[in-house]
Amino acid sequence: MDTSELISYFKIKQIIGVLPKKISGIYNDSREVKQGSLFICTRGFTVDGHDFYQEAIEKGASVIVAEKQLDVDSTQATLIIVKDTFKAVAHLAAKYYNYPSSKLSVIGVTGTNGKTTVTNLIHSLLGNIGEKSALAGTIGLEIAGEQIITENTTCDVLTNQRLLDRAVKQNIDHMIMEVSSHGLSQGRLWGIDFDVVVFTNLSQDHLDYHETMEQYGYVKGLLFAQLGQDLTQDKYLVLNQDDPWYRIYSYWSPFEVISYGLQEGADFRAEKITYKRDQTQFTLESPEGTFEIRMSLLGEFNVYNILAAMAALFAKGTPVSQLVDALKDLKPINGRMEKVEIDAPVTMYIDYAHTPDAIEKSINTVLPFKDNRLIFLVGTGGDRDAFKRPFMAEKASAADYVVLTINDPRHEDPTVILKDMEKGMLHDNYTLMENRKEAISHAIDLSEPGDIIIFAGKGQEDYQIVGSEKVPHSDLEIAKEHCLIKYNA
Ligand SMILES: CC(=O)N[C@H]1[C@@H](OP(=O)(O)OP(=O)(O)OC[C@H]2O[C@@H](n3ccc(=O)[nH]c3=O)[C@H](O)[C@@H]2O)O[C@H](CO)[C@@H](O)[C@@H]1O[C@H](C)C(=O)N[C@@H](C)C(=O)N[C@H](CCC(=O)O)C(=O)O
Ligand SMILES: Nc1ncnc2c1ncn2[C@@H]1O[C@H](COP(=O)(O)OP(=O)(O)OP(=O)(O)O)[C@@H](O)[C@H]1O
Repeated sequence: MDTSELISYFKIKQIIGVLPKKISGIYNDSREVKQGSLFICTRGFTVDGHDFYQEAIEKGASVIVAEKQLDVDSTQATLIIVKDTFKAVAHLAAKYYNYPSSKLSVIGVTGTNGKTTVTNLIHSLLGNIGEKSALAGTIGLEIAGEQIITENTTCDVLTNQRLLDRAVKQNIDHMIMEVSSHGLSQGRLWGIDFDVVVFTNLSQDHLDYHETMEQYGYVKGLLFAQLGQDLTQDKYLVLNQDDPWYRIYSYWSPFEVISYGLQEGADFRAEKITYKRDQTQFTLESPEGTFEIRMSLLGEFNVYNILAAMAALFAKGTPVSQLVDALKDLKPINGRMEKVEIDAPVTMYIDYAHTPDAIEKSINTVLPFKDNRLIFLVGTGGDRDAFKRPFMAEKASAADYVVLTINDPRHEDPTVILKDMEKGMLHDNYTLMENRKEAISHAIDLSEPGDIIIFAGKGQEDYQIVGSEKVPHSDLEIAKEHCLIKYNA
């Protein structure tokens, strides 16, 4: 595409220098810039891309897009000044990659808890019915079998367009995206033409960033508004009918709502649920009739997640009977109520619960089959969202014994994190332990045959963030190793 056509959208612009006819790529990160490319300076929250234009020129950028006059030698690079680079990057990226999201189906999943699980379930179900999908979320990216680690749950606006383009070029049918509230509030999803958007639930989280639950809820709603108003298109909202935000979100978009939940009236509804140690059964009432479901995922929250995934694919046109068949080979999602497979007299689970609601759901999962005690280990992270710490501990108090520890200390004093959590404890049935490895061993040492132990907060992650460093750490490996010592299992 001609560079002049690429920038034709911007009404308010000044061009200093001669515009090259072509560019080799678009970048907003100076560290990635290639010879003959366009570098756009975007303002961040803590960093301003305008500080990196020299580095971009040194690496060969031939066009710099900025919001202000910069000291650019016009024989080296052409400077384009636009009104708002934050918005400009969305337009440039979508146009440069030729609007890839309109060439495949895009399913976006948002909500406080369950995004990773639902996106992975959709991805697995699609695989089981022979359709190709790519996945973007907390666990990273998966495109055509290739795994790529990413820093954020929801990538930045330019990376998203690049990924969509890559998926289109690989003939992938669907892109399944986790949509975080940070991503929505920072415009990382701009320019994406979603076909189906899914809402899991909303509960307390990220109030260091959004300040109030109302603001958090409204930011989540941006995803539903992003479906647009073009009624010639088939688009759907898949909403959890049992969540208080259901009614509000259903009016954020003119498109049809497909609801799911456990209450009367939901289009996808689970009833007669039986919870076991390693499987869950329920009766599914769906728009295409009643089906008996048996799945290896545990807990009521996963019943919601499976309903959400099925409703999303039903919205895309897959018959429910085909989805029910596809469920048979479904594997549990790593680190989400994942049973530790070890031959010991205790039952252990690793769970990524790191919000008050998720902790409550995690504990509730095992209550139906708990014969002895539940020991619950839980941590919170440093440097962020201190508000939720006492509420997490309060929910954890429902266990018979609690070990409070740290997920990722980052730069914060661990004793402060533990003290914040301790404020929420309702009973004196707990120990505070800074070192997560020792805390896991301690929880196992406290156990007796017949007990259940849940290690919550880190899920499948294989590191802890200490300061700015990622230090190797795996709850699963530590639990297995220590169980061997305690039970010779
Ligand atoms: C507070 C926050 O959300 N910060 C996000 C924000 O960073 P930022 O504004 O500080 O600055 P920046 O984007 O790094 O830098 C600004 C510009 O300078 C450029 N730059 C920067 C450095 C350099 O050497 N050269 C250069 O050109 C950058 O490429 C960028 O264009 O924009 C970045 C790009 O999108 C994000 O990676 C970054 O997320 C940080 C790492 C983060 O931790 N965010 C968390 C809070 C977050 O977003 N979490 C949600 C999931 C939450 C959940 O559900 O659990 C997520 O989606 O990951
Ligand atoms: N539908 C749900 N309702 C409530 N809690 C849930 C639900 N699904 C999962 N959880 C809990 O939340 C934890 C994290 O699940 P998951 O990773 O799927 O959520 P997420 O929204 O992707 O989280 P994050 O954005 O922080 O990565 C699980 O381990 C479980 O404890």
